[in-house]
Amino acid sequence: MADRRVGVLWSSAAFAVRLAWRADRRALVHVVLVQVLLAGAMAGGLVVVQTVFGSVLAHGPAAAGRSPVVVPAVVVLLVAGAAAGALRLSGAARMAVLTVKVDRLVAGMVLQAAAAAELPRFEEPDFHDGLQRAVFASRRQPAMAVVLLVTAFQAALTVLAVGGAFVLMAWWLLPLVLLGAVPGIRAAGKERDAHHDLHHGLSEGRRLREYLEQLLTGRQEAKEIRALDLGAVLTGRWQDQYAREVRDTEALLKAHARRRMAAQATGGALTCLAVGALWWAAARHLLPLSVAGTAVAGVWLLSVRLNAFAGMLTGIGENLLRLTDLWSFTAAGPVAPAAATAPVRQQLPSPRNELGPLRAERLSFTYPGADSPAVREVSLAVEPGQVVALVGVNGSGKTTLAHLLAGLYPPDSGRLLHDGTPITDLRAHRARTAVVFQDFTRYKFPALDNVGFGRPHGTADPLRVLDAARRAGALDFLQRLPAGLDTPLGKEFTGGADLSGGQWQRLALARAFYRDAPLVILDEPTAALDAHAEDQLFTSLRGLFAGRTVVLISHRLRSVRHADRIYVLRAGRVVEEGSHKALLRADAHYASLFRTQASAYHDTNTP
Ligand SMILES: Nc1ncnc2c1ncn2[C@@H]1O[C@H](COP(=O)(O)OP(=O)(O)OP(=O)(O)O)[C@@H](O)[C@H]1O
Repeated sequence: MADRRVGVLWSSAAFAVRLAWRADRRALVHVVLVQVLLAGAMAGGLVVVQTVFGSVLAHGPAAAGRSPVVVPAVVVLLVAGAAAGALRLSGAARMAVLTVKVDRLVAGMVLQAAAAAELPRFEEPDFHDGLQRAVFASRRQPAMAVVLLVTAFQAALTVLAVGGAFVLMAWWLLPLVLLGAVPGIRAAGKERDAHHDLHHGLSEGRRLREYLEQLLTGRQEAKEIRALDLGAVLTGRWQDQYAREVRDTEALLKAHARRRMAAQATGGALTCLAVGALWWAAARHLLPLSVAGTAVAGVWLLSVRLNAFAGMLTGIGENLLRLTDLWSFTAAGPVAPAAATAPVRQQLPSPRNELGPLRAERLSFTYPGADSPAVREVSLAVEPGQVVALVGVNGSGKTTLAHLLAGLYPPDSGRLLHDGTPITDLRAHRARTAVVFQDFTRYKFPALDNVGFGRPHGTADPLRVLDAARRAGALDFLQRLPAGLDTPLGKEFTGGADLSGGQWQRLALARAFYRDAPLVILDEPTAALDAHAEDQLFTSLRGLFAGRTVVLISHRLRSVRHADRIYVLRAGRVVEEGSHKALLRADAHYASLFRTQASAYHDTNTP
């Protein structure tokens, strides 16, 4: 376990270096060079100090000025000190720039990976835990891992430099001083692992807390939370969740503070032992006084650095392990994730006659984590230009089937065929499909974007946007907006406006018209429309989507009666299919549903 962790740490360290390299290779080289030069200067400084010491002791303090080495050595030390100061400043400045660039790179990688993830992954709690941890890692200054690595590098160079100087003076000092750092390093390793385990254990709870924060601060949710007076209850849950996180963190920190203190005491005792040994050796003339004095300075320098390094180790380890979360989520490691997330830039096909027959053969699908399939062995066929309807009671599997037909989920078994050829590239299939979802998204961007997102890989064409809006019945209210198509559709933004539920739905329809795809899937596209608008849409559906294949889901059976073929679903299976008239004649499930609705409307004109 510990070995695996160490292996992971090394891979993460390599990942951190590659991130820094990708973010700004010149800055990275600059920072590393500065550290090497500073370490060299430190080693040189120790040797010069020892020479000065030796000379002063040889000539006596009063005659030190006449020594041939003292004055040049002091000048060298002063110049080197000034140069080191300048170097340190320039290194810090480049490091700051590098930090910002690494942070941006990492945040972008997480967003790209999230945007590229296929829909079924969003059904998995593990995916959300991974995403939460990756976002957490990207917000906690991932560049800190790079900063800390540079610090570690600096400490390693110091060890090398001072160690090299020790070899010239008293080699046995090096293992003694290094030994002094061991307890601190071990304690830091334990703390790092415990932090990481805690962080993983808290993932789901943190997601819950973030969800509560979103509920308590969202504009959309504000009205219902006030109407139900839910504020205090939700805030209470948030407090409880946060208290749990704080309690666990506090327990861990207390345990490790004790461990750290013990480690520091042991390390301090070993350093004292090293200094005592020097004293003893100098007193017995086993070591020249100049060497012993310089070695004390070296021991002090080295133990301060090593102690600081051990103190940072927890941070370094935590940061590196956080990078592992990031790495495993982006699954791209050091490789540019751009390729994985590159949009399907292929042109959307022109709708007319571009879609051959679409056939589903015994499609089955079970949601991840669900006990039973939402769609079971469904077969259907849609000819080009046809309107096909899916009907059934709540939970019968209509939306899931529509998602399978749209290529949003791969079926667990069965096949989807286009023009007789099995569809294997779901992204390409999605490119020829327009879907209006039951719970479509209300983008808080200008209306131009809300419609233009139908074809996102290009600049939205205002004339075509207006045409799509006209066909969706959205033109009037869009033109009345304060800044027309450029009005942000969110009151949170300056000059923003909001729309009614029905107006938003028309905008979602306009987006589908603008997409101009040969396969159109409409899942309850009129749920928010008034009865008149709904009737108008269904009556003109064929004309509006002329030349396109339409799959329509609606609970209002009056609206689907003109469909070429109606599939009736029950518990994920197709239990009936046929035209409206044929299904009424069959006098089974569909006829019963239809009669129930018709009697509610007292519509005596219904066939
Ligand atoms: N994301 C999901 N994860 C697990 N089960 C799901 C998920 N979405 C839907 N289901 C389940 O799959 C079944 C079919 O749901 P689906 O949304 O396809 O039905 P529907 O016919 O469209 O319902 P409605 O008419 O209410 O929109 C239901 O039992 C539902 O509980």
